Amino acid sequence: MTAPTLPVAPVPTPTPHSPAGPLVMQARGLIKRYGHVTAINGADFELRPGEIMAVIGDNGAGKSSLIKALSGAVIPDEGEILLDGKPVHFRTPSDARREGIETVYQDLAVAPAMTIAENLFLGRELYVGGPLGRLLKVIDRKRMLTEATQHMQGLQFAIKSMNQPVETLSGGQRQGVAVARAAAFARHVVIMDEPTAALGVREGNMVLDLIRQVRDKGLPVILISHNMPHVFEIADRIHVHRMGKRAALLNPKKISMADTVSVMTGALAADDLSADVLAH
Ligand SMILES: Nc1ncnc2c1ncn2[C@@H]1O[C@H](COP(=O)(O)OP(=O)(O)OP(=O)(O)O)[C@@H](O)[C@H]1O
Repeated sequence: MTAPTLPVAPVPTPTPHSPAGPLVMQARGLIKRYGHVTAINGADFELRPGEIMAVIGDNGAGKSSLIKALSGAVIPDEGEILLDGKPVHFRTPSDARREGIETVYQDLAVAPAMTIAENLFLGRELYVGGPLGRLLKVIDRKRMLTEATQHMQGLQFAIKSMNQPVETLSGGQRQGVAVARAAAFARHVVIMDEPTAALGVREGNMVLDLIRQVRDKGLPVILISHNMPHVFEIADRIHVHRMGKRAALLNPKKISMADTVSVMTGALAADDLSADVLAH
């Protein structure tokens, strides 16, 4: 078996977000109970190629539980998840990763003392070819550095040296490394849980740019965020989660931020909205 390598040219063909597009990922009627608490209560979800789908909802609405089910961290009690139209049954996050679903968690999964290049290949190191290299597991630093540089350039992520330890980077740059790593290995979907939460304005914008680059390379993105201006700036569609299920699918180009918050809090029901603000 050949060692995994950063897919410098992204695997999916860039597909513009199109209303008629097929679904990359879909969930139907998901349910997850913890004793008396029903964290996911018949949730539906869908994601098309090349789109950024924001998932928003009040605290405790069940966003994390939904995302955990989609990324294999939680096994739903009922319902089904489909990838490219085919049912999948994730038992662990590794199962989801094997299917090309990468998740960037809020608590940065980067190794501070390691370089950017090493972080990009963390757990998927490249080894020097040939029987001896493979036998002794000699890490191919040169190839990792070249491929990491190409990948970062492909995402237009400006970093002076890939040999810098991640601890020398700013918070936004670190988050950028985590996003770039997910984008490098995802073949289907990148899931991001509050990627801009801990960042200042400039750094947050930098990460938003990077997320757009990931989308524009053809990878659909699921973005959980409480930051409404960020959601409105970047999302193609908004999934509003409320009381464990999807309350509405909204078009950020048509609906106001105030009405979106009202749907989120339950002050407005999806049925009260005019059809043109709903996403299709
Ligand atoms: N492992 C668990 N055990 C028991 N209850 C849980 C567990 N995980 C989630 N819950 C409950 O399920 C409900 C939904 O939680 P979840 O974390 O999915 O919501 P959320 O929308 O992501 O919230 P937040 O925005 O605050 O992170 C909450 O009532 C929560 O307490």
